[in-house]
Amino acid sequence: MVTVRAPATSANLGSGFDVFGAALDRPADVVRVEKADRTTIDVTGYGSEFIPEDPADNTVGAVAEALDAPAHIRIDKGIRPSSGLGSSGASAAAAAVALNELYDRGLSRKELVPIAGKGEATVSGEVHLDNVAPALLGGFTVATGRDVTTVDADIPLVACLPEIAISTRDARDVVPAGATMEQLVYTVGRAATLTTGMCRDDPRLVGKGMHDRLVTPARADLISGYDEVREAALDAGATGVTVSGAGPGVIAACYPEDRRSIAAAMVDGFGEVGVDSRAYQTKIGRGATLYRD
Ligand SMILES: Nc1ncnc2c1ncn2[C@@H]1O[C@H](COP(=O)(O)OP(=O)(O)O)[C@@H](O)[C@H]1O
Ligand SMILES: N[C@@H](CCOP(=O)(O)O)C(=O)O
Repeated sequence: MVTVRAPATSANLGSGFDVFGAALDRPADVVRVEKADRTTIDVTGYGSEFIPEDPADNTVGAVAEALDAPAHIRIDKGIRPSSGLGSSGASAAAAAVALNELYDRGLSRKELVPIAGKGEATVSGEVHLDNVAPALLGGFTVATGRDVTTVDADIPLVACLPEIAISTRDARDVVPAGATMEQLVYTVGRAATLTTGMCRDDPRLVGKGMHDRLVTPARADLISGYDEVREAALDAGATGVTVSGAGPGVIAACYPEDRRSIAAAMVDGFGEVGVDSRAYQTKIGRGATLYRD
């Protein structure tokens, strides 16, 4: 048996739609695999009641097929599905690492990115690598086509998850079909600022780079209390706030000493509109970790 822990991830980070992603040091999924004649899946843990065990409908099924690696796959969910923390991507990434090891396929982590991406596509309807790339490689990642660049950044974060479910597939339906030259220039400037901040471990630059006028406003409209939570986080010292992934999670960049107060402020912000939520005081972390049993 092979066991792999794969982290939650926060994709887009405002200015990097479908490109930027960051691995979080918590929460995480744990996947255990054993060789079998055909793939079967058992799901336990956070939100498991909403996750199909049919290999055709679970992200790990597509990964097992892509690696020609039938197995009994046990997924212990630490990341709530449809939360904007890359829950489906984490399972796909963990399964890719575990099955690659179990069947000795010898593929590198970067070679596993498009394979895990196939798993993601079964759920979101389109291939986007900005969850599976950081879940596999760790750190801050820039996924452009099949090429991925990583930065081992040390940036404190707070991820606040409201008790709202928004599927990535639905949230992709509200993405604008195009952009003006002004929006393009604004986005490129913020994306470059964020990337510079990641390279310098500078929460102020990262926060400045999280602004987005293209995709985030449409998704923020799906999140009851978003404006209140964003203002509360900024007032508590956050350097930047945006929608995590496709939402409804909200992610804030900050300095370490402000993390606790920002987490409390974000929960209170959702509370103002009658929405329960949970905040993770976290930071950019490492990628999937293999445990040989
Ligand atoms: N291993 C998995 N983990 C989580 N969700 C999964 C998995 N396999 C399939 N799914 C489906 O994907 C949905 C969540 O994916 P999505 O809406 O993209 O949000 P997220 O990627 O943030 O979890 C779940 O409702 C479930 O139906
Ligand atoms: N770029 C994707 C990222 C989805 O992230 P998730 O954590 O919500 O699965 C998108 O914005 O659709």
